Amino acid sequence: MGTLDEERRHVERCRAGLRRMLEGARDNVIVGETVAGDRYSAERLGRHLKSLAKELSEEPEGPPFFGRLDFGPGSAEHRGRAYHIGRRHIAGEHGGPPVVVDWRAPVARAFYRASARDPQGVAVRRRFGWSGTTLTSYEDERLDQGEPGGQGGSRLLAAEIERPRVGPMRDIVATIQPEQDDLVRAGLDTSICVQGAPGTGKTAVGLHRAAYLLYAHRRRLERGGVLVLGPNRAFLGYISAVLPALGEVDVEQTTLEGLLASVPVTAADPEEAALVKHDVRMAEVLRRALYGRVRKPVEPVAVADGSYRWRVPEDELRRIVDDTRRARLPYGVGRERVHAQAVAAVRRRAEARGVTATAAWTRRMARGLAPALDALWPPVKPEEVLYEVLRGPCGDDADDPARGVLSDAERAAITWARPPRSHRSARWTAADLVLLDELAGLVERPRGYGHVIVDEAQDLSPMECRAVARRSEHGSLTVLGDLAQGTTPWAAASWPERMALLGKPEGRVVALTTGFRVPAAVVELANGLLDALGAEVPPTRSYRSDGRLRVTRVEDLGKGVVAAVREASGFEGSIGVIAADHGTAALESALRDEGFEVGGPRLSVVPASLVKGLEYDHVVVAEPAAVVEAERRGLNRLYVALTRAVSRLDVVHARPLPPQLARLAPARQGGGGGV
Ligand SMILES: Nc1ncnc2c1ncn2[C@@H]1O[C@H](COP(=O)(O)OP(=O)(O)OP(=O)(O)O)[C@@H](O)[C@H]1O
Repeated sequence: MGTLDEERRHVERCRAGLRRMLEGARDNVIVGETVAGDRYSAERLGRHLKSLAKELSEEPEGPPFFGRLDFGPGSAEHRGRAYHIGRRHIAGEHGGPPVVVDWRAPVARAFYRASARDPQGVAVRRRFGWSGTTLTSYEDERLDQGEPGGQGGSRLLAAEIERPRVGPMRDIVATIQPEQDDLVRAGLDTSICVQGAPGTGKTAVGLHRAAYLLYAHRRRLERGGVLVLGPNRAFLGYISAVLPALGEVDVEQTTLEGLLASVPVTAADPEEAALVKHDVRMAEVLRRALYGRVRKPVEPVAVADGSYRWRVPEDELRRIVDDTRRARLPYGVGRERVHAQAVAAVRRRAEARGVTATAAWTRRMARGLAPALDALWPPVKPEEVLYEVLRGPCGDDADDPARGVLSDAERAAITWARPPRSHRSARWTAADLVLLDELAGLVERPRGYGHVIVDEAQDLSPMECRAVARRSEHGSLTVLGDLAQGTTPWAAASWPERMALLGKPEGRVVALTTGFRVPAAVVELANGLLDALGAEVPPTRSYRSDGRLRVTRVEDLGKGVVAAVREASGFEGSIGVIAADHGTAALESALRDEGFEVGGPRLSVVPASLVKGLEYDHVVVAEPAAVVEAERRGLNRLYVALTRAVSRLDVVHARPLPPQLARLAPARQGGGGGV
């Protein structure tokens, strides 16, 4: 067992190891550029080595490790060995054992899982405290002596969780909890759904799972890749630093709208139209609209070949088309198959008459048959098909693909009042993107991913779930969400139903119930709202006993918010003022008038609709009644807003509180009152 000095010497060994790795990587970049067999592998190898060299040179100074495991006689494999655990592997000298083991390596697992009750062969678990890059302290748990039982008692752990927040999200590798680790290290073939109250670490778990899977299954994931879907750009900005900090840069991070952006969005739907467009029955409407283009053959097709004229008779053609429809291939593949089979039918006849079917001859026949076959199974663009659906039936209602699927009122809701002249001049909405994607997916299978992580998944509509399912058909899913935080009109009411729509009905649903963000007083308030939200989710318990909640009734909202922000500025950490979307501009100018810098690293004024997934050290929720009134699921939105606080929450209101909140938080006039 080392002393602090010995551990500091180990830090030096790590720095030397990193320097060696960096030099090696740089040499390899030079060698790699000259030795790789072909251009493709040269490029791949070069990219890999360069990114390794860049990574190593950019952050050689961070803490090289955060923990250490000393195995006792109870471990068959590692008896008497000690391992330092860090964000990345650091090689030892002269091919000796590594000086730091990657947190994702199998041996590191015990760091997160071992407890006094189940020490897993570990005699001592050590956690290190750092101040910047200086090692300042360590803390030991003698698991072999039954001390202290689980990870709950650690001072370093508590300090990490309670630290003030500024800037983007950070990784949690040093303090992953056993139930989180279980999810992070679930196998690549396992799809899971994590139901977690605000601040239970869903997003953190999802991102660490991405890093873990890339480490443990790099080969399998190299082709498909990993995709992380978040609710909006602000959220993506907030989480963007986590994966690079873990050494993972090859993960695509985007929003669903970004993923589906085949055309620009230049219009908005009224809610009744959006509701129908996001309904799963639209899949059937679109399928019918697309296959409604396929014609039944009513005459033979023929192709001229010198003095011959080859024919494919009507009944044979009909069989080809019917069999292809039954095969349920993507529309585009079906089209190719009809062409290929018609050409094969012609070739059989020609060969029977002694013609030698060369490749050039076959191509000529295919070209000759194409116009007639295109009339039977036409080429399509998704925009053309959707244009026809939204324009509504022309003439005969019997041809309407929505007939018998949508009610008359639903049909009317999605039909354009003034149809554009063609699909080229159509102005598409966000919901139309989802429909265009469904059509594109019917025509041709989209690119799939090896693993897809969907955050805030409770807000996905059934049609959006299908878009995600198409991209993870041959891969697995991590679905993260909270039914109580659903704010879209189509928000999920149950996870098994959503997992089925996402194509993984077998996916395990796991609940996380320990909150690492929100202080106990705020958790209590949030738990009190759950009944009114009607979401069937377990209440949370907070890991944190610190923190403050204050509800203040004021005469003038702007002045009240300014006063709260002024007081918050006296503390360390970020400040977020959250208000109904239409109320943010006035608060921003009230704060600017008082000399506050809004939008800098310290203070943000955020519309309630964009605050999902984010957190601030000090949160001021301004006028809850306005947040609730602004939308149909306004109370859920308020629940999201109230649960963004890491240390202190101020609720400031000039109007009466919404009754569901008033019941829980009796306000005091003027100077404010604690709850
Ligand atoms: N094991 C942990 N150790 C330290 N901090 C943690 C741990 N788990 C979560 N956190 C921290 O708690 C905060 C909340 O985590 P995260 O944003 O992942 O929660 P969430 O469940 O996605 O919340 P929400 O539903 O509100 O989006 C973050 O600051 C995260 O770093």
